[in-house]
Amino acid sequence: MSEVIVEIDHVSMQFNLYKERVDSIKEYMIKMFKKQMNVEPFIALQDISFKVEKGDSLALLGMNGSGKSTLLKLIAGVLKPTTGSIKTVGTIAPMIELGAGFDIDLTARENIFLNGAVLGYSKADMVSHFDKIIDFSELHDFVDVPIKNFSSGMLARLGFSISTVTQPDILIIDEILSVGDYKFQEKCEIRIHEMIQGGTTILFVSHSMEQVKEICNKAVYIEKGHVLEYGDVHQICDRYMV
Ligand SMILES: Nc1ncnc2c1ncn2[C@@H]1O[C@H](COP(=O)(O)OP(=O)(O)OP(=O)(O)O)[C@@H](O)[C@H]1O
Repeated sequence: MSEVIVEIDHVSMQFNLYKERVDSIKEYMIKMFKKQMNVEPFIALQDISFKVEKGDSLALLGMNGSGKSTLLKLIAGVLKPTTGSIKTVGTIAPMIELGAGFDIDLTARENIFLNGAVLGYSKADMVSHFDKIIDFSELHDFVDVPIKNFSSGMLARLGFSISTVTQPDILIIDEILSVGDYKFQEKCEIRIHEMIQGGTTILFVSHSMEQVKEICNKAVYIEKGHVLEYGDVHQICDRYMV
């Protein structure tokens, strides 16, 4: 029996785009109070419904600005949908934005504990996982360096290593791998396959169709905030690439 782990039910997301230029918070507050802010609603996602089954590895495909990251943020609970509902089962490790959950003024060591807490792990958990995280990230020489001095690839290494040191029920990866070098990307792909074997459900965004086909079995094709198709990854990739 298949088990639904993510259920997206008639979800829409509207952002308010402020067209007014304001130069200070004071000016913003005054304009808001006087209702002088020129707000234009923008619908980023409209009436999205689909289900993800446990153990599936789902790619979200679509052109820039189609709504992939917004949908992942809704699933991760970072954003709330304007209408509709989202149900998820179990723990979620979201890698949505490079450096999210980190404090750039803190060192890699300090950020491991900070990010661990954000993901819901205790300090004792993180102490026991610490060496494994550093080994996987290969950042041994940079453990006590503030991460504001890290390259984007180093941040991705740290984020991926923390998020995958345990086995979350749902792992969300939004474009993070693309900034890693090819050796680290290969290592991540092996780790992702191990997690899939272990029962983790993957939600994956990448503009590399090679990587998508390597990692995912299903795909959802999003265009301008609408779901065009959902199904087998190879079929959807072929339609997307036309
Ligand atoms: N906080 C926000 N406020 C206003 N508009 C937003 C906000 N976040 C996203 N948008 C808009 O929603 C639309 C979808 O953005 P989103 O980042 O989800 O696209 P994407 O498919 O992930 O794009 P890309 O492939 O370029 O990463 C875009 O037009 C974007 O400008």
